[in-house]
Amino acid sequence: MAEPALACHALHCRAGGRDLFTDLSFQVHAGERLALMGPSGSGKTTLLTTLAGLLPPVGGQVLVGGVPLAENPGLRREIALVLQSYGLLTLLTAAENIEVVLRAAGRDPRQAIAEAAAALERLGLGRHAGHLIEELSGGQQQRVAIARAIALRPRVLLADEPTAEQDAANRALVLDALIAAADRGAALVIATHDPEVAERCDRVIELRAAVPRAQGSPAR
Ligand SMILES: Nc1ncnc2c1ncn2[C@@H]1O[C@H](COP(=O)(O)OP(=O)(O)OP(=O)(O)O)[C@@H](O)[C@H]1O
Repeated sequence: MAEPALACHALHCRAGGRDLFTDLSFQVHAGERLALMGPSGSGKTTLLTTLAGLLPPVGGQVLVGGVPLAENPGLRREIALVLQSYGLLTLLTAAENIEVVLRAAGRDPRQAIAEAAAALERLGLGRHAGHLIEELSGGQQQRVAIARAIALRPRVLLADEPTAEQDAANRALVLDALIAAADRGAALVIATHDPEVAERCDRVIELRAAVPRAQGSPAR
């Protein structure tokens, strides 16, 4: 069988001086959909950020296509991460936010414009393509960030609470778009509190509540 698109082995992550998990291992193959669940503070965002190579773990490793990410930072280009803070450029339009990352990823300008327009249309934002980010609602901004990640056609697609800001109709659009990306071959990992999202995934990993910090132990 082919190497998993994404894997972690014996991952140990700490935040705020506490161990969130000390020995976490799993694999996600191309086209697979994994939901990460667990109570608030159990470390879902920390895990996604670590899987994206943005936060070094205390121990263990993340592999992309069987290759360790820490030693091959160029592999980060194969991973798209949609955080709850979205990371959009507020003085650009919705379309421009997507076009600039597609250009940076090597698409030619006409292709970038066409793919950005198609991605926004798919997320119900066709009419808002020319609006500045600061003119959009929180839910619309979240969908721009999701459209941008999907348009990149990453090997690994990580999304943190992608339906949290959405009404029922847009929640369905977001989920359908993420699942379509997995159907095209992305390894999809979604952190969520939403049971409906988990139901549409192949597997669920449940993170437990973090172990409280021992009194007097130093914060990292
Ligand atoms: N930079 C940081 N400094 C200190 N503590 C942090 C930091 N980042 C995260 N934490 C702590 O780590 C724990 C895990 O946070 P994380 O955001 O990963 O949880 P989560 O499961 O995504 O939560 P939620 O469901 O509320 O988004 C929390 O207790 C949080 O306070």
